[in-house]
This record gives sequence, structure tokens and C-alpha cells, in this order.
Amino acid sequence: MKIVAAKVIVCSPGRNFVTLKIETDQGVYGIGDATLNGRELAVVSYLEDHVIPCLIGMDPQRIEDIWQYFYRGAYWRRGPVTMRAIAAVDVALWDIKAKLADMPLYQLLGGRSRDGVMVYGHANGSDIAETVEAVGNYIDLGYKAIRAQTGVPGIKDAYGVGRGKLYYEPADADLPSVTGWDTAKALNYVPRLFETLRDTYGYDHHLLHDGHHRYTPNEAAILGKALEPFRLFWFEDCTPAENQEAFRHVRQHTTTPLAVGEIFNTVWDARELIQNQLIDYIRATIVGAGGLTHLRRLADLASLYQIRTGCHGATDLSPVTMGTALHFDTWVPNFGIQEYMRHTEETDAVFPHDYRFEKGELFCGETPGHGVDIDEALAAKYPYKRAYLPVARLNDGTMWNW
Ligand SMILES: O=C(O)[C@@H](O)[C@@H](O)[C@H](O)[C@H](O)CO
Ligand SMILES: [Mg+2]
Repeated sequence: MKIVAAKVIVCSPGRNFVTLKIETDQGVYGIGDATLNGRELAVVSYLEDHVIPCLIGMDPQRIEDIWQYFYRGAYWRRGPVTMRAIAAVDVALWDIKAKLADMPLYQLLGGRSRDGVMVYGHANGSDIAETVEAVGNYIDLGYKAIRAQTGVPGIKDAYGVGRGKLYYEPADADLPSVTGWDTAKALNYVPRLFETLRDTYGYDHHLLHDGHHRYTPNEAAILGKALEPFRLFWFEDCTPAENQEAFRHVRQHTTTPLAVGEIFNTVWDARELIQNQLIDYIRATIVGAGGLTHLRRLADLASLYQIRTGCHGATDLSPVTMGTALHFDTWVPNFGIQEYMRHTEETDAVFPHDYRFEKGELFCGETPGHGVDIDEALAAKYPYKRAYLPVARLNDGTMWNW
């Protein structure tokens, strides 16, 4: 069996997506996601100029060998561009293999470990009152777990506060918009949000919060400690993780569960965090961390230390990644939770899929493969549109982490 063609499809049905389609000499094809928010065209070039020429003629059934070929074979290892390109190939090949086996993907991974996959939605508002109301809306929609982010008085366009109620899209400008940050203000305000949420809705729902890499280890420790009475499911990206050792300080000072990893590309980004049990949830996902082949290894390492998965699932991960993640989540023994930011109707139409939301859970379908396709004719109606994530500056102008 041979790969006879592969192409990259770039489309922007409300936001940009990069999709790889691999075709075989037996008529079976596979689809993979290669979207890298704000740097999309770098991955397009990587795939078109450097991966596809090697792929043609390869046997698509040799997933592991092809993964190693592109990982070891590039000589230059890791990084978001390389690992997204590898992920796109890997997911398309798993899609092909599952279609050939006439099985939904989770069956090939080892079968079902659970019926549905608990997800968390994103509630946000410009202040505490608005955010509390938004959390109430998610509870009404049946969510069991909700991430809460609030605007903070004195901070310009704080991370996580969207313009709409259900859809949130941070990559919103032709050039990066400039937002603000003030740690002292956030440290005073955020605990009050969670206190009000628990006073209003009690303790029956899981609540989550994202620090989005903006606190120092000691500030993260202060916030984690302040949030302890409100029993968070997790405090995410409490501090940047390039220095994995930084989490030791946070860990020593708070029992609030810690989650990290949406920007990780390989198991090496998380090895110390996992082996020293400095985190509770690993947020790496299919498209970010080299596809199913690599994420599976990362999850297995995490399981040795009772660390559970919590795959990144923002809107910049296409329905192809969401569909594949749901098969992974349905199988993975140490599953924790799945992030679920809804895509717009335009995006859902371009990527027909068989997963569905019901009572706070997502369910993957039974279609052979990962269950997500691309409508190429429709995709062609939405050409690429440059869009950047915002940047952040402190009040004195210093660049900070958005
Ligand atoms: O937890 C999350 O989903 C966020 O941190 C993301 O919204 C992140 O900002 C985007 O994926 C960036 O592209
Ligand atoms: Mg995050």
C-alpha cells in the first residue's frame, strides 16, 4: 500500500485552520490537523516543502516508522512547527488505519475505558458579577465543569474575557492587539470571584482557572493558596514551565491541583514535572505534541505518577484534533477532563464530524477512523486571513506574557 498524494488545505471559516489530507492507492484517505495559532503558514511550508515530498510512496500503514522518520530524520528535533507537522501526518495515518480496519479509532487504541468524556466550558465576563452569571449559563447547559476567567478592574482586556457568550476567539487582529497585566490587582480580585461562585452555586460543579503563564512561582503559590477553600479542579499554567523546576516552589506551598502543558511539544517538556510529581494534570494534546503516537507515550509516563490527562481544546485546535482527542480520551486509562471551546457553525460545517455533546460530556462517534472530514469545496470559500494572538504589557510598558 502506498501514499499517492498529500495536500495542505488552509481555510478560515471564522478562524484559520491548516489541514493535511493524505491519499492512498486504495482510495482510503486520512485527515490531520496542523494548525499553529498565529503562525499557521510556517507549518504549511514545513509540510508542503519538506514533508510531503518524502511522504509520497511511503506505506501509510507504517505509522510508527513514519513518525520516527520525521522526528529523527529531520535532525532538528522538537518545536511547535515540527511537532505540529508530525502530528498532522500521524493523525491522518491513524485515520487511514482505523478506516482500513473498519473501526472507530478508540478501538485500535485498546478500546473503551468510559462512556462519555467530561468536558469543561469557558465562562467569562468583564467583572465578577458578569462571570458569575456566565457560569450559571454553563450550569444550565448541563456542564459539570466550568473554567471561570474574569476581567479585572484596572487591567486592559485581561486574558480569557471574550466578546460573545459562547464563543471566544483571542486571535482577533491583523497585527497583535496590546492588552495589559497587573499581578497585584489580579491577586486581589481572582479569589473573590471563586468565593462568590461557591457562595452562589455551591460545590457541586468543578471550577477551573487559567493563569496563562503570568505569575512568578511565588505569586502562583500565593494565588493557589488563596484558592484552596474553593476547591478548584485545577489551576492551569500558574507560571511559565520552560523551567520545570519552578513548579516545585508552587507545589510546596499549595494543595490546589496544578495543570500545565498546552504549549508542550514532547514528553521532554514534561518529564521533570511528571517524575517529580509537581503537577496533577498534563494538558498536552494531539496536534501540539506530535500526534497520537507521541501523546500516548506521554500519557503512559504520566500514569505511573497518578497524573491525569486534560487535553487542550481551544478553538484553534480544529474539529479534527477534537475528534481525535475524544477517541484518545475514550481510551486513555488516566483520563482527567477534556477542554471544550465550541467552534462556530461555519467551522462545524467545513469539518463534518460525528462527535456530540450531551449533559456535560462529549461522545466520540462510531464511524471508522477519527470521525472528522473536511468539505473542501466549502473550505475554499473561506481563504486564509492573517490573525494574531494579542500581546501583553505591564503598566510601565514592559512586555509580559499574554
Ligand atoms: O486554556 C486555553 O484554552 C487557553 O490557554 C487557550 O485559549 C490559548 O490561549 C490558545 O489556545 C492560544 O492559541
Ligand atoms: Mg490555557
